[in-house]
Amino acid sequence: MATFDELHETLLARAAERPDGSATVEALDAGIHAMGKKVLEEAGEVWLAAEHEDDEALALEISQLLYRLQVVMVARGVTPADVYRHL
Ligand SMILES: N=c1c2ncn([C@@H]3O[C@H](COP(=O)(O)OP(=O)(O)OP(=O)(O)O)[C@@H](O)[C@H]3O)c2ncn1[C@@H]1O[C@H](COP(=O)(O)O)[C@@H](O)[C@H]1O
Repeated sequence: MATFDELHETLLARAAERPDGSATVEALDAGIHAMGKKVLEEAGEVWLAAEHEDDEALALEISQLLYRLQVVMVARGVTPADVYRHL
């Protein structure tokens, strides 16, 4: 379990340390185009879960979308504070 800010710190560390087996390292290495496709894929799964699945399944899909958004943030150097300023 992690907050949005804690996850961001973890992903920054993965990007810096590049440990073997990291999903984040793999996603970053795949490039921004592939990251964008993952965002769209997970957004679609959130939509479908919201229409057809229970709250737990929906929460899981939302967590995966938040993760994919954070990968894009790390790739582009956008911080949570940069995002919060617009909320
Ligand atoms: N929150 C996540 C997270 N959410 C999703 N994913 C990745 O995304 C995959 C699932 O998304 P995909 O839809 O692409 O894969 P899939 O096989 O189609 O799976 P489903 O959608 O069918 O479930 C997972 O197998 C992970 O590789 C995540 N990978 C990592 N994290 C967290 O990120 C942190 C760093 O992780 P590592 O970089 O792997 O060390 C840790 O705190 C992790 O808990």
